[in-house]
Amino acid sequence: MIHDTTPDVDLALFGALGDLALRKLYPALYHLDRDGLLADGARVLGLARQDIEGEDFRKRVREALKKRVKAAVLDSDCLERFIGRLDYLKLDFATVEGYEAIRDWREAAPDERPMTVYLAVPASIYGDICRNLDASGSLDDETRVVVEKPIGYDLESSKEINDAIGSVFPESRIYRIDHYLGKETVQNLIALRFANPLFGNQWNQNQISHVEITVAEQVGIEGRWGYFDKAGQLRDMVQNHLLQLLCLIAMDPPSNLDADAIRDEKVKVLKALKPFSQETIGRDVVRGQYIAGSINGASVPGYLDEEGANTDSRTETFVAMKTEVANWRWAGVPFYLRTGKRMPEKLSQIVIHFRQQPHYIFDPDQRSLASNKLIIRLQPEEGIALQVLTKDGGLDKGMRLRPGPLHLDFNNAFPKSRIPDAYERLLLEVMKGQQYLFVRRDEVEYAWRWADQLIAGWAERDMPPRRYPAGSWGPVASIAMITQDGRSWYEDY
Ligand SMILES: NC(=O)C1=CN([C@@H]2O[C@H](COP(=O)(O)OP(=O)(O)OC[C@H]3O[C@@H](n4cnc5c(N)ncnc54)[C@H](OP(=O)(O)O)[C@@H]3O)[C@@H](O)[C@H]2O)C=CC1
Ligand SMILES: O=C1O[C@H](COP(=O)(O)O)[C@@H](O)[C@H](O)[C@H]1O
Repeated sequence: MIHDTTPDVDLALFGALGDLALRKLYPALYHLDRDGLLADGARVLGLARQDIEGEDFRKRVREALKKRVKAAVLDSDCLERFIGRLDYLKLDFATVEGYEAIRDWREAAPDERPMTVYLAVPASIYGDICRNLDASGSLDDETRVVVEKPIGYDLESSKEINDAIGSVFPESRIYRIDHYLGKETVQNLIALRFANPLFGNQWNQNQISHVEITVAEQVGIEGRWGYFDKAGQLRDMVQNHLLQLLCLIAMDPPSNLDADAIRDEKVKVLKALKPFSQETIGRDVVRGQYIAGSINGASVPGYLDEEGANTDSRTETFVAMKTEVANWRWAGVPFYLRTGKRMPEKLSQIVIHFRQQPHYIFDPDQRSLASNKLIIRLQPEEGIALQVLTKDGGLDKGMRLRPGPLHLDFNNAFPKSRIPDAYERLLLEVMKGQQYLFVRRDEVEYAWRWADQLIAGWAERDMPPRRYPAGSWGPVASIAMITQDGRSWYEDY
């Protein structure tokens, strides 16, 4: 089926044998190819330092695809067509020798086409790669570069990395990935908020009492101790994914759908995030670290017993917090954020709690029920539910209220369309040259500024993280944190 095919484009993939490439990028490219969204002439050059031949490389990618792509959509003709697009170049990314082979690969294309460079490598070598590409004459005025998160470790290191990329590429050709922006429901947030007057007119502190954002992961460290222990959940998940979700909920309507119009509004939200004081850190923020426990009936080790662990580590694997966007739209509306590893299930959802009616006429015992909630579910299934109150059915119930969802489950509502993985959408947008799902430099830097002051506050307090058993919803203190405001984390759907 042919949709809106991209122009002939070449993709140079650095880190072509790494975890991200094998697990996410080839499957995403395969699906684009299968759906007719890769142009006939599109080519992919895999770059890595392993000394293997092109045929071995193609074999590795074929195996990865057989493992990762659902059998029902793994069509052998498509698979071989996709594999036929792949070439391999052994290269040490840190030195300029060998880069001219990229220029030669481009020159061997049957026609002139733009190149996208994807850096699926640690951010510490982004600068080297950009400079070497430039010095070897492999770039032109249309080349785009895609970079992965995390961009640095704090504001200062992110500036260094952004400066290094920016010394070669202008901002208009830099695509900073936050894969949460590629998720179907996240995009739907924009449609929901700005296409539906029903919500658009209610979206402020007069009508909304509070907002919850939960990103619970069932996985632990997945063999990434070296990276994760230096980062922690705040840098790994909050500074980027949760703040992006918060921005999409809190931003003012952009004047159009242009990348900069949207990103300007997100930046205003990041600037308006209230900084923490020592008092609010103690009261409104909970850091946790998992200890041994069980998930789905299977025992799992604690964080300090994970492979490669340093047993003194105080790195947090869980964070919950209450924050606020200090502006006219949101003044006084708490945003409760929570994310952690080794939680009972994989669950990402946003819950908008609307205020109660000013005058209440039903059973006083049911008063706490009497508000609407909008539940935006990102994972595992994607959908939107609006919880409304109706009369409980039956002759014997009198005027009893019953909360129930008006439910839009995307899999059921649109059964014929497969919900694409975030990386499919993001790769497609890069190839089309559209930046609105990518993060601009100032967004990254304002997010770091906010995260840095919280991390500095933690360091000053010098407190160990609170323990929580793997398979639980985090430290008990994270429940107490929201209960102190007379609220609770939303559990139903
Ligand atoms: N994996 C994931 O799920 C996610 C990853 N990311 C980001 O994506 C990027 C890639 O991550 P990931 O795939 O996990 O990392 P990996 O370490 O699995 O892959 C990186 C690849 O780059 C290669 N490489 C590193 N330095 C050089 C060099 N100087 N010359 C040649 N090759 C080099 C490595 O080669 P070798 O194997 O020989 O060392 C490896 O194959 C990182 O920035 C990460 O933060 C972001 C979100 C999720
Ligand atoms: O960026 C990251 O995201 C994953 C979670 O992504 P999801 O799409 O599965 O929700 C997280 O596990 C990882 O630590 C982090 O680096």
